[in-house]
Amino acid sequence: MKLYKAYAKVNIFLKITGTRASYHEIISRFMRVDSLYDELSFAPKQKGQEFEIVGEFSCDTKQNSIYKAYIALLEVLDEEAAASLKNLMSRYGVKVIKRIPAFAGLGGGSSDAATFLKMCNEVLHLGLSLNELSAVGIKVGADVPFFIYGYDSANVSGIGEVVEEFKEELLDLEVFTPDVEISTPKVYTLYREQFYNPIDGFEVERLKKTASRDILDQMSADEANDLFKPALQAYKELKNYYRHGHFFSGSGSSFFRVKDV
Ligand SMILES: C[C@](O)(CO)[C@H](O)COP(=O)(O)OP(=O)(O)OC[C@H]1O[C@@H](n2ccc(N)nc2=O)[C@H](O)[C@@H]1O
Ligand SMILES: Nc1ncnc2c1ncn2[C@@H]1O[C@H](COP(=O)(O)OP(=O)(O)OP(=O)(O)O)[C@@H](O)[C@H]1O
Repeated sequence: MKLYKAYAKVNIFLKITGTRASYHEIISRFMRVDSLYDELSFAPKQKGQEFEIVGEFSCDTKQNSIYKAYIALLEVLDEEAAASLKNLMSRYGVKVIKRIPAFAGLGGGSSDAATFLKMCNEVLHLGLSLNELSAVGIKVGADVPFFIYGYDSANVSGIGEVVEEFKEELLDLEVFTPDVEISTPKVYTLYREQFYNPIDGFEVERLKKTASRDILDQMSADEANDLFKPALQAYKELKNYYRHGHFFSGSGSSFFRVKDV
């Protein structure tokens, strides 16, 4: 059975530009991490459940982003396509070799969901465009659209649904994930309550044009990521893991830097 790679991402920078109901509007440079990915495949099932995920997960199937992607996909398909998807998932489970740590700011769950949507689109010849898959994906998680498009590097805005390719070399990144389980909503909520300071349109345009390597040369970890300070405040132990010259991904807990050559 064909293996599909679901890559991790880091946020080279992540700046808040405003709010949208309980969400935050962002401008962020997402970069794919070439060396870190889960592997997904369809595997024939013995019998049984309607939907089966085989892999090491700390959550129930119904909470899994892959299952949520399945439900979101069923909602947009016509009757015939929905029947063929249900038929596929009655015969095959989704096997996942999980390597991307969870609660880590690396988008692992979102990447699995995006990869699953693309697998279904391919195997069942659903004919959905990347824009259509992305519209399904955003219902599952804010990071899913980036993984649908599959760019090495992109400027991501809105709450995550606007993905514009940024042409640059993929950096060779070293990622370190401390043993701290971070809740993304908790960090965003603390940001809104105590650190809210959206950047203006000029700064957005400047950041969008700047190469990732230059961002990392010019900015400190807390300048590059608006969620770093609230994460440090909410999870005091995080500062024990921070090393000068490292950057913070998403809402954490992962740090990264460009590998020495
Ligand atoms: C931190 C990032 O990973 C950076 O890439 C994303 O902004 C968050 O992506 P995610 O974990 O896929 O987010 P979701 O699962 O959609 O949302 C989890 C929670 O994070 C908060 N959230 C998320 C995205 C966003 N732009 N603003 C938010 O305030 C909301 O409280 C939301 O209920
Ligand atoms: N496919 C999945 N892979 C990993 N965790 C998942 C998945 N689906 C749901 N979860 C649950 O989601 C939570 C963490 O999700 P995820 O692995 O996406 O981490 P994250 O670091 O929060 O991602 P992000 O970069 O979006 O902040 C955990 O509660 C985990 O049990």
